Amino acid sequence: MVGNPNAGKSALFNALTGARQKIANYPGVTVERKAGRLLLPNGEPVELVDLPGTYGLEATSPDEEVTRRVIMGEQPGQAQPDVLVIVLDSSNLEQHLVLAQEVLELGRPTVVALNMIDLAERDGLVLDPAALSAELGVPVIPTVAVRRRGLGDLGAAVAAAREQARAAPPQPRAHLLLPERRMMARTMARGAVLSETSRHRLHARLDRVLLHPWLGPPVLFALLFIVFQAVFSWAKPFQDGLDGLFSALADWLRGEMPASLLRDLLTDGVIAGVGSVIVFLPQILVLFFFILVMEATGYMARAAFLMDRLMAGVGLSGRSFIPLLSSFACAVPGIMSTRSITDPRDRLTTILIAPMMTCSARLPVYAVIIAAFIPARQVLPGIGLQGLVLFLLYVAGIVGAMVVALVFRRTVTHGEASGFIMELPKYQLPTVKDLALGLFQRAWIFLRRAGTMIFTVAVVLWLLLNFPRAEPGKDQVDASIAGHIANGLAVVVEPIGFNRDIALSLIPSMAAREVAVSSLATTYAVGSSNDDDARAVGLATELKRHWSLATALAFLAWFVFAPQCMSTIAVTRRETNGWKWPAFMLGYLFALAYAFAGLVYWTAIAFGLG
Ligand SMILES: Nc1nc2c(ncn2[C@@H]2O[C@H](COP(=O)(O)OP(=O)(O)OP(=O)(O)O)[C@@H](O)[C@H]2O)c(=O)[nH]1
Ligand SMILES: [Mg+2]
Repeated sequence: MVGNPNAGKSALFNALTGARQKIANYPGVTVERKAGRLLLPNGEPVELVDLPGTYGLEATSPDEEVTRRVIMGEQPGQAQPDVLVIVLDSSNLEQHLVLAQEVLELGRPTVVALNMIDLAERDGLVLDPAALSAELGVPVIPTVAVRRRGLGDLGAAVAAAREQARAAPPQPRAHLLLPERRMMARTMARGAVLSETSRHRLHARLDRVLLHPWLGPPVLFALLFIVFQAVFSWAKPFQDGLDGLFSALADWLRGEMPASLLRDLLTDGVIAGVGSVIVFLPQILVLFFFILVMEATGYMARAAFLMDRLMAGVGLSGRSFIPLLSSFACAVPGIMSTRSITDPRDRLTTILIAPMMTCSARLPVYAVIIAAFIPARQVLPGIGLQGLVLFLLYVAGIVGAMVVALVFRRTVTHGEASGFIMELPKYQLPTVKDLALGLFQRAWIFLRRAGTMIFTVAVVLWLLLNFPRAEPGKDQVDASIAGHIANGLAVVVEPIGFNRDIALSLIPSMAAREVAVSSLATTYAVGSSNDDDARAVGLATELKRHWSLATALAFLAWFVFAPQCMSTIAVTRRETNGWKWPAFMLGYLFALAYAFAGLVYWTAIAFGLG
């Protein structure tokens, strides 16, 4: 499947193979090739390969290079494709036919999918696939990937193209220069239009506001602000429900099982640890609901356009915006999507600052501290203080990233901002099915992490916290192996206001940030089970009992920068081919985290918040 970015290749690939590749309404979503199985109508199984979108076969970025190599049969471990399926956006034919001609010049067996005809019709375009087919000299099949229309015909055309190629292999065609191809594309696109009525007006008017240099940014800002308010207010009842469920479960176990280490392991290790993270599922889902809606509607690409000027100010381009924006979900796909950035230094800078975007794993950490220490009151009608603090934490990450980018562009990744051209996708309403599927996938990723990594860490930590046993009347945590290690580390982090319990949580949360929450929950559960009425009082109460407000704020500040995520380090190593840059990333981010947490702590102390 080849085509321009955002033509609907992955949507078509998913519809044909039943795969669940990410699709979104902006260019540059797919950055790797992905294979799936398709059963042709004649019963023949074939391997279908989804490719990153490209503007031409002379690759300028790492993702386009993948596409070029696969098409040319130069990709190791991948035979040259028998049939190429060119995917065109019908509502954008003139643009997309430029690449189509270049691909057709190769003279490979080819079928064209005239995708998104529903959007063309919506905009008042009626197309003539037969005329286009005559012009291009290959079959043209109208499709609507998201409504599964035309799939059977496309499969049949692919089967036929294979048959035909066996009988008489097609020959390479005459090579045109880019300006000639552009002219041809215009002529062919005009020839394929049967009728056209202009119905773009509503969308044009929308863009006039959303892309306006003065109106656009406040709208974007307001939108993001609403998202963070919603993360707290919408999710609250569900979160309280889950919280109640886990404490009821722990209480029930305490009643049913005789006092034993196994019971403590289940209640203090597993339920307190894993449960303390799972309760944030509703918040994660609210956040992703907004992200998915912005991705599907086409607003995300507008946001990138708006941010281009700001990004240029720090030596980056709007191209870096989408990788950075994806990093709000998780830095791993964010860093992967930098493959669509052409300039290697641009790309490296973007990789280095991506971990500063507030990923969803930080949400549990922020939310637990905010819920415990920031009063749930309104600063202005409709504006809650908790949501405001959360918003400010996100802003701190963004500002930090911009400042760092500015510094790096003058030092380690020296260079100028490069130009940025991006096609703006059409506005679309998200389909309920795609939204539901997207949310389900996010929920599944989150719960799987809780069930595997967080579970394992919780159990290991519980063991390290319980052995060796303390003498009666002594603090179990202090006596334990984990306690000894933490007391050592505490010396280093005391200057920034961290206590032993925080030091203790920092080590396991190198695995992932949300582990900080489960570690604190387990530590306090183990610490409090010394009391005979071993009723857990809840993490929030324990935090308030052991931490000052200044410490809590410093802890929040730490997590704005701290690079505590193994997967991010691993993907940085892979994408930069070595340990140099991940090591650099770890070093500068820890230094920043330490400095910022210290700054916040001592400022808070100065204001009497100790
Ligand atoms: N209305 C309509 N929308 C479509 C159709 N096909 C794809 N889309 C939407 O178009 C957007 C882009 O689809 P993708 O499949 O991600 O596009 P792609 O070609 O894989 O893009 P890259 O991976 O960036 O190269 C998504 O929002 C899809 O839901 C279609 O036939 N009709
Ligand atoms: Mg794709």
